[in-house]
Amino acid sequence: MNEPSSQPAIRVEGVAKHFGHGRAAVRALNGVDLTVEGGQVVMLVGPSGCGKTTLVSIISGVLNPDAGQVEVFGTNWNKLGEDARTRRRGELVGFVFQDFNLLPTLTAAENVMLPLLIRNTDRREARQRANDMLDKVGLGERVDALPAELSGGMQQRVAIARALVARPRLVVCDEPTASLDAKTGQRVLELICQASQPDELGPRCVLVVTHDNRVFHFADRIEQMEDGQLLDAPEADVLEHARYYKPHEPTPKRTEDEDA
Ligand SMILES: Nc1ncnc2c1ncn2[C@@H]1O[C@H](COP(=O)(O)OP(=O)(O)OP(=O)(O)O)[C@@H](O)[C@H]1O
Repeated sequence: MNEPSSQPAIRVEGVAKHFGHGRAAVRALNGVDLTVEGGQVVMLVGPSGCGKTTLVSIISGVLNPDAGQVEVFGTNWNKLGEDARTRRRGELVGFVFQDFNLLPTLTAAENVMLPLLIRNTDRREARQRANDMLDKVGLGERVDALPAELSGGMQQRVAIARALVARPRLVVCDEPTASLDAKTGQRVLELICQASQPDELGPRCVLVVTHDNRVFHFADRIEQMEDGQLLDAPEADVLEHARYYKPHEPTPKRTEDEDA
């Protein structure tokens, strides 16, 4: 029997997904296998439309695959009904969506408080933790602003604060630096990566979809997608960026040396 600590953070087996019907059908994922251990920051890279968002949405339990299995810290989304799945997703996963998904009538702090309130955290404590997290992403002065009063980059940071505040086991970020300048992007990625460190409740991990090669050096591992499938190993230009920015550590798990 598996010890809880030996359980992978993410296990994806044979996942396939298509959208649409007939001649308009698009095959977004075509048999994806992926195992991620706790404690890792994994970056998912690849050209636009190759299936990255679809894969992380399925891993997060937001979207159902047509075929295959997904487990996150031992939870198999397929085996849960809709209510149980929503509840479990709230406990396990913090998600930063590409379009931020902030509630427009709530302030920055109120948006960030939501995952805590869902977990029945006392309102005053939730407010304090939301303010602290907004401070960490550089928005300590804007806690009472509505999303419409914030720039795109600020809204993105609110979304990141909301994903991190309840210390979920799995943090999934879809293009978290897309609206940020280089310096803020680095700062925010540092914060996101801290979410891969284990805490008193056990291991955690981080999955980041990105086109931004300036942040590849934060990855413990890089997975490259093409046409709905993961490549056996990232291509040289991807590894070059990872190595350039983090020369002292062998960032990718699979190098030619290891394969030899
Ligand atoms: N809801 C949907 N309805 C129809 N087609 C979709 C839907 N979602 C994704 N697709 C299609 O599935 C394929 C994979 O899309 P996906 O968004 O996963 O790619 P991606 O790699 O994340 O792209 P990007 O980097 O541009 O976000 C694309 O051809 C896309 O047009």
